[in-house]
Amino acid sequence: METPTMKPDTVLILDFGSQYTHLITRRIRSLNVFSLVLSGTSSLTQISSHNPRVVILSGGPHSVHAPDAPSFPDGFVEWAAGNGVHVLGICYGLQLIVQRLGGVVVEGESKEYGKMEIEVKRESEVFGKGRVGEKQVVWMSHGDEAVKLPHGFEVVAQSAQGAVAALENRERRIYGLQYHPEVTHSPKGMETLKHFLFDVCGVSADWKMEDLMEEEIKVINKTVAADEHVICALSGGVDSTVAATLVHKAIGDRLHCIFVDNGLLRYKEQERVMDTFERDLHLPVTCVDASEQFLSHLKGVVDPETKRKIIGKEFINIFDEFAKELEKKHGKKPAFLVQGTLYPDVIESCPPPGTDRTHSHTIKSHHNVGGLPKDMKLKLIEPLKLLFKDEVRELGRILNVPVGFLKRHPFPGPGLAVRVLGDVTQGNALEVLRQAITSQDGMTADWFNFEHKFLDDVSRKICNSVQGVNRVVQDITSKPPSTIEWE
Ligand SMILES: Nc1ncnc2c1ncn2[C@@H]1O[C@H](COP(=O)(O)OP(=O)(O)OP(=O)(O)O)[C@@H](O)[C@H]1O
Repeated sequence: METPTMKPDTVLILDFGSQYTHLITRRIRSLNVFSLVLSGTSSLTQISSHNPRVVILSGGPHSVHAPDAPSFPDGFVEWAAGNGVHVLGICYGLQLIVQRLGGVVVEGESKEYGKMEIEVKRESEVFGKGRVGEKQVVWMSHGDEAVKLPHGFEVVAQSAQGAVAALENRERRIYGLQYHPEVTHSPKGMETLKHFLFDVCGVSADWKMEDLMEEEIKVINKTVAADEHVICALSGGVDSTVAATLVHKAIGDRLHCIFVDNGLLRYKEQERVMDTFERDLHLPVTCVDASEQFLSHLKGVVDPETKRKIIGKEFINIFDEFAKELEKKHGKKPAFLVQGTLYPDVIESCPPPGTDRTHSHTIKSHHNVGGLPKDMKLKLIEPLKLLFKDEVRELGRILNVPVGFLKRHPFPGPGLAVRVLGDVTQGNALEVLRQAITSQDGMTADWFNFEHKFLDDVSRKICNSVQGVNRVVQDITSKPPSTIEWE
């Protein structure tokens, strides 16, 4: 008999555009509590559909007085009260609560920005018993300030400048912090968040990766009918590998993976990843050696963007061919495509109100190298779309993906093509590069950790042992693509 899965307690974050919103989510998940981000202007139906125990209203760059200031929907406070949901406003979230419930927020005389000292002024739920008089340093970042609280609310902490730093209305289960408890510059912030979630709201720390995995497997089994087939393009990277392993656990060999050797892979890459796919993970993988095809199209091409486009197009041709072969073999077109979309991609596609990015409501398609042809009409399976990268690694560990593999450094699709300046087919550039950059763990990316002695040794070793290399350069730019590609 199937055991019913209990939904974990959910903490919903309504995002009003703070740069720290995702940090709150991650901090809460690190306490084994499931947490999700929704746009701050989501409808009440969207909010209530998640059945949250707690709703946190995030900070944001706006003033509540701005004409287009984003806010929670009408009826939200009544819905929360009627359903026993606790509400916590952080920074802008606190000001929204004050303004919407009949208090007064004004532009502060002096802005509070950076580290501030606050003092607990009375017995409160949000800080816990016996804390009156306690001082703590917190991180603030606001211009407006609450000067008159709505009926039934109390100031429970004040900043050194006398501004409201925390408030609550126990009866209505509504709380507010004018500072950011989620950042490390508020040293007692996590303690306050923990106390709030567990002691005040009674949330259970019952979110486990194993549960999420079982839940995903059920969803995949429900989505993919017993006679349907699924394809997945494996890059040898963490995301597609973990996604494929999970789908394989759900539907077995109705999953068909393809790994393309485009002639631009690292030293012994093909052997290494195929070994992991087949020997360790038992994934059904077709390895297509298309190196000649790719390299012939790249001959004479020097512009990196053109290289990327050519590579993307070739990938698509090969995936298309693979799907046709599968149709011939199984008498049915594959209906689904597995993609390793992660939560940051999902969030990025639905930016908060008031930012200069627009809502797209669609997830970025960069995960399938240039996008698959529209006429393939594949439906997407994105089993990692609620996870952050470190959580994907944890899921990978549970699925027995070798740890060394999970720690690999990202190596995007265009591969060595954008690590060789100019025409990649000239001379033996690819071979020289393969010999020169191979690193066993592929993890040594923190340039500032390298000591001069180490750099000196590496440079000597490469120049002395790899014929064709006469200069070793380290790029210290910390912004992609410099962190990972040369051009
Ligand atoms: N050599 C390859 N063979 C087959 N598919 C590939 C190959 N390289 C990339 N892909 C596909 O394109 C997707 C995007 O490639 P990219 O290198 O940007 O990966 P990513 O987003 O970092 O994810 P991953 O961790 O899976 O590599 C991969 O997830 C994979 O589905």
